[in-house]
Amino acid sequence: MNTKMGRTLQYETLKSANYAADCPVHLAIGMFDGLHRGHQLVIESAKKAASASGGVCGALTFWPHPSRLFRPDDPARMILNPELKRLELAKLGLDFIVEEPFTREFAAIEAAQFLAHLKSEVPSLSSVHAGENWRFGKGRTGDMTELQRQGETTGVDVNAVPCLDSGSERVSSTRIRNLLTTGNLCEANELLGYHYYSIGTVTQGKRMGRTIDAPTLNLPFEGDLKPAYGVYAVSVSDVSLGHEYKAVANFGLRPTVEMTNKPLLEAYLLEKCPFDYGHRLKVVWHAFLRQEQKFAGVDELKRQIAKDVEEAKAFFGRSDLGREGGAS
Ligand SMILES: Cc1cc2nc3c(=O)[nH]c(=O)nc-3n(C[C@H](O)[C@H](O)[C@H](O)COP(=O)(O)O)c2cc1C
Ligand SMILES: Nc1ncnc2c1ncn2[C@@H]1O[C@H](COP(=O)(O)OP(=O)(O)O)[C@@H](O)[C@H]1O
Repeated sequence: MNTKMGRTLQYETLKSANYAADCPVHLAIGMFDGLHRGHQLVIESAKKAASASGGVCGALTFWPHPSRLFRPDDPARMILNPELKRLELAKLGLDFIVEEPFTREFAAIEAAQFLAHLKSEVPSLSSVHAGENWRFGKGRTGDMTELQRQGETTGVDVNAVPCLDSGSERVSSTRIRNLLTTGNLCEANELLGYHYYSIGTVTQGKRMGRTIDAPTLNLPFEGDLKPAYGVYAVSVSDVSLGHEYKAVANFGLRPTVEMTNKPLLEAYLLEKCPFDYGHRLKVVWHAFLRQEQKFAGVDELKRQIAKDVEEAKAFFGRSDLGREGGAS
């Protein structure tokens, strides 16, 4: 089965990527969690190869993350859930995306057989592209030097894309996860190459926000990796419409008024709010302002929220978003 996002086709398995038998296929391969600037270079490499040869380019990515299989008690938390990863991949102008199920069977493919396996699934495979440190095959024993050796015998061009560094450290999904969970949002955004964002549907809360002059759009958090609990300058838009509204949001468990077990993202718009319960919204996270706190009472919380609002306004005043008069 395949579906379409813009011009990008989506396949559930590599085998079902049914391009014409004689059409050269160029594949970027990886987990691509976060689709950060390093990942974007790998995708670029596949796109360039495709435009040079007249073939098609696709991304072969996997779900779930291998750690779900091998370390179920402590899996890596994903920056992008499958919905967001699909959205980000589709923006990169690929012809197709494959979200191959990462099963025990797939994990058991011997490293020495890896490229032959891909070629048997896609006979017109012309080139593969992955980061120079990418590892594959049973026990992750295969590396890019090994893949290049296999490329010589299978007639597939293998491109090891040099890892991207930032501040003398490699750009990686793990590094970005750590930055997000420690409140270093600006650096995370820099490494991602776009602003971290989340999507959620507005639900009803305790209807207390309006009584403390800060009505909020309550958005249960749908992500896997949880950024640091705290207050953020964000912008909010309808998922399918463009205009972004500047806002200040709290992400956390609301210890002052209740202690929820699931984190909530609550956004107070700094301008007139056109949204209501049931709206599906995109929230772009721009800056971390402070950690979430347990206040002695609602009055103290209310005073702090007023300061947060001022700080968010000051942030937007300094940022490009403020100068453009919008957040798009
Ligand atoms: C800018 C902002 C900052 C907030 N900071 C905190 C906080 O530090 N601690 C906390 O317990 N709740 C915090 N909250 C959440 C409030 O407790 C919550 O929005 C309020 O109780 C209204 O809840 P309701 O939407 O269920 O009516 C914050 C909310 C906003 C909008
Ligand atoms: N500036 C604003 N920012 C966010 N929501 C607003 C704003 N002005 C009005 N609203 C509306 O108020 C509602 C939230 O009010 P609130 O008292 O916090 O109730 P709840 O606890 O159900 O979220 C939002 O769903 C939204 O429709």
